[in-house]
Amino acid sequence: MPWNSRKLNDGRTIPEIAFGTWTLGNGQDPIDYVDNALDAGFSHLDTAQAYGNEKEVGIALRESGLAREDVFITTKFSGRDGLSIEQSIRNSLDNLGVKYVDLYLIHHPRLAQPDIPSAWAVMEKIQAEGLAKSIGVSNFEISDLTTLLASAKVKPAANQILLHPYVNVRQAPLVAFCKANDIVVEAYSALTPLTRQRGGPVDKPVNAIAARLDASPDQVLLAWARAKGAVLVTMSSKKERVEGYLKAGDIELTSDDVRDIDVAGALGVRLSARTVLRRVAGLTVLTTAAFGVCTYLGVEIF
Ligand SMILES: NC(=O)c1ccc[n+]([C@@H]2O[C@H](COP(=O)([O-])OP(=O)(O)OC[C@H]3O[C@@H](n4cnc5c(N)ncnc54)[C@H](O)[C@@H]3O)[C@@H](O)[C@H]2O)c1
Ligand SMILES: OCCc1c[nH]c2ccccc12
Repeated sequence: MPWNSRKLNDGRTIPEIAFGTWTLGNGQDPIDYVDNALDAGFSHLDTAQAYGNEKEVGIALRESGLAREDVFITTKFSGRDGLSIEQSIRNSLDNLGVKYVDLYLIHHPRLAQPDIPSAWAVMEKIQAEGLAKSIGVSNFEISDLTTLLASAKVKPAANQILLHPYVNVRQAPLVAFCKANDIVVEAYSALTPLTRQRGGPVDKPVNAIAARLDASPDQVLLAWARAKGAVLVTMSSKKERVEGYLKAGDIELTSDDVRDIDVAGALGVRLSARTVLRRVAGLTVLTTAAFGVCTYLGVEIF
């Protein structure tokens, strides 16, 4: 089963795998790696106002010789340079050298100013004007989506979120909420067990599945995120890896494979210092309250 397209709630389609362009300035020319990706067969590019590379993405697109309608382009409003959402999309279109983008996202809920309903109304106007064929959000939690949906005329077509085995437990309710509301989940950083969180419990099942399927660990992790119902946003500046990502569309995991990765992911959950502090503080408040109630009722604890 190769990578296909998924239906969006506005009737359009989105290719199931995107080539992302956020590189934290690793010194390589974005034109080169976007060229590589298009050459290898990617038909979906993901950029953002904040990535500062929309011009290069536009150049690579023109260099590829592909027709505009054959490449799905996503960019995002990242609240840069004091520009409004409307000014930002026009600026992004200029940078990219295109008349429309296929998907325009609000990069983060805190960028939805002055509030989510007002920012979303501007997104709806942008879609009505044809500047973006589809509109969506990124990094929105259930509470943000609930606020948005309460006044939206148009539902977000997609929510681009962090999704990998170590955040699966935390993100599962959000993924289920998106599914129930017909919002496509786009997963970014699905390869985290191979990059920022190497050497964790997920390695064991991923390596075993990779060996059994004659695949690479990155391909298994992409297949895992796909099994969760997500469209993938990944990247590499290495041509062989880019080609491997595209071949990962043929990998089919069994439900046992997915479960083994889920279980290992749950074991490797990392709690941030803030979460640990919050939990300790919560426990302290609870214990103090329990002691208070017992003292008030005259119940002896010890
Ligand atoms: N909306 C957002 O807030 C947001 C946040 C992060 C990323 N993104 C998007 O998602 C894209 C991809 O993000 P990412 O880079 O975190 O994704 P990713 O998890 O897919 O990681 C890609 C990296 O993994 C490396 N890799 C692949 N296979 C490997 C292997 N076998 N061993 C070691 N390393 C390997 C690649 O070289 C590449 O650098 C970004 O470019 C951007 O477009 C969006
Ligand atoms: O998308 C990658 C992460 C990122 C880079 N710049 C941003 C601005 C807002 C939200 C997320 C990001």
